[in-house]
Amino acid sequence: MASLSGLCSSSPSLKPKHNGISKLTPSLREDSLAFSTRSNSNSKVVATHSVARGISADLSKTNNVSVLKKASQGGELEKDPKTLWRRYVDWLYQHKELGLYLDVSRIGFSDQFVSEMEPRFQVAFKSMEELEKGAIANPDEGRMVGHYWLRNAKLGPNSFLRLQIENTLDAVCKFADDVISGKIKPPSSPERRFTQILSVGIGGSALGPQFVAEALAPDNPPLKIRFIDNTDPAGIDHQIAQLGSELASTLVIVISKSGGTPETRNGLLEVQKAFREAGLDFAKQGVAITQENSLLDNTARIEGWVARFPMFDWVGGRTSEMSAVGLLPAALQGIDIREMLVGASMMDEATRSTVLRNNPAALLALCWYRATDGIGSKDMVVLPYKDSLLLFSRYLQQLVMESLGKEFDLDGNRVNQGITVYGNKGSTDQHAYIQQLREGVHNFFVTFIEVLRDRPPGHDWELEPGVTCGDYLFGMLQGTRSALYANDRESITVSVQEVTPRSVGALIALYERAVGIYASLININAYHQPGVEAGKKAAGEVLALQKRVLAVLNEASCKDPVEPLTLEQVADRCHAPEDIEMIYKIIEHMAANDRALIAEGSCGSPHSLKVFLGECNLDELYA
Ligand SMILES: O=P(O)(O)OC[C@H]1O[C@](O)(CO)[C@@H](O)[C@@H]1O
Repeated sequence: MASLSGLCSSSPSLKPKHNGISKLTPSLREDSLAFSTRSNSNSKVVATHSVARGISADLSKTNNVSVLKKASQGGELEKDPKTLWRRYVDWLYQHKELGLYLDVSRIGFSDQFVSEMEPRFQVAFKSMEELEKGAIANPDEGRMVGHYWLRNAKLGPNSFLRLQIENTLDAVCKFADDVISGKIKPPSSPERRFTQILSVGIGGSALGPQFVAEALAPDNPPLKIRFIDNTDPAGIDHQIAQLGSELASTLVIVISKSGGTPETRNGLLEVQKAFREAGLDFAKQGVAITQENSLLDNTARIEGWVARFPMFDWVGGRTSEMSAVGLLPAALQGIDIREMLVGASMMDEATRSTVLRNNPAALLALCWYRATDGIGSKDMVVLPYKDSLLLFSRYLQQLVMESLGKEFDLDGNRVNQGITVYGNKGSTDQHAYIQQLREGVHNFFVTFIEVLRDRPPGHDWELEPGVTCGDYLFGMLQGTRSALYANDRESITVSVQEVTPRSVGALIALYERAVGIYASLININAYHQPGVEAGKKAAGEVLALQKRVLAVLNEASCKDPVEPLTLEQVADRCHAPEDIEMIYKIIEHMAANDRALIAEGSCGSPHSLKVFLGECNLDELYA
């Protein structure tokens, strides 16, 4: 296990030495013919599908889709091995220092398509540059978008922000050092040091830490991590039960940018109850990561929790892995967080290139646009061939879908944009759904994530002559890529040497920038999530209705004799006859949890139901 002083207190320069981009000469002239069918179709789309900023967005989506459907039927993809090899070499992107490759040769764009897209990319590069300089890149919420500053504080738009970033990083490192060394310890654990982390948070306040823990935590980390990322009581009970007596040596990190997300609040209340029942003082083991002065921040301050770390207004949840949100849990697990930052910073440098073919994030955005017709017509299947990268697809799912899945573009046109992301890992998924990918509905493109090193040096062995276990994994990836392409299924391959803090940091930064560039290509705000509010509001309304149902049932249950009510009676007395279905669902849920009793009938036949409460609550009745 690496000591944290080696991980955190060293301060390697965050500035990459050079971006190490390979110099490849474009030479697709002869090949462009082979792709001309699709290219011509796409040029129509580029002409009519005017979503780039400054061009009026007259999105006749259905027409575009049907044009493109025609274009994608039939075997237009290049199949000649020699031409394909030339295309592979011509378009291969390599970041030498990071040891990262990007192969876009199995996406069927042509030179013509690239030229047609070039002006839009220049607009995208400009808007990314402005974003990095501190422009209000999230106009709806009037916020700057600064996750790129987190890995190179010098880029921050003012000295106050720069200092905030540096101080937070130092505070994270020092706190992690002190916890691991036992300087900060739990008050009543026989172990005299923290052994476990219980992270409470959801969405962007969970997915990054989960992905990084799975990818990078050593086999025996200084602190093991568990997550509560839902308001499922059974799931919460399970996590707490698994901790058992180690609850006394558990550091509870509550993460919420807003500090008011209900699921996270519920997780906190449940954990605090478990602490009370175990006779433990929660405040002595609680840490908050949240915006200054949020509800969570104020609670933690008033109750005197062990520590509080800031989440900045200008960092969105889904891009917060390199803030205290991701860095604190990672450092506590002994992961070299400065190396993660170096990897991200090097990738940021590379993805600032305004030369499309030298910019891996732009190449990804180009492929996404090409593969999905710029309207999300195909899904992105993410397949890392490495167990430790299992959660990358889940992490990307939020990053891509919450960023790109938008109803309106920046000019207020209804566009219903997005790209669906799913996937687990190879070769496991080969035995689950690759059958459909190869032969079934053609509604996706694949991103393979290849890790070149199979095992740490010195551990490999041949399980049959000349062949290792890792060779099988390699063969499965290559075989699937070829078999899919042979059936006109396109793919991208991202290759890294190893899964290290540096390569993971680089992967995160690569996709963050690709999302930013793609959002600019389709002229949407990638940094807000207005759609999530509708579900949250509706959930609030359900809970408000439940309170009315309870009051009505309580009144009837306090009568002597008790008056069991039909659904219609409950709905009438709630003055909500139009909500009868929801009232039925509320009663069904309460009955399943012994909070309402069924006097007659059953939930299977709603009209027969008569319900009452087991106990009459007089206080509530006269409240
Ligand atoms: O960090 P918070 O404020 O608790 O929010 C958690 C998640 O909820 C969302 O706001 C919406 O679901 C996500 O964008 C965010 O990552």
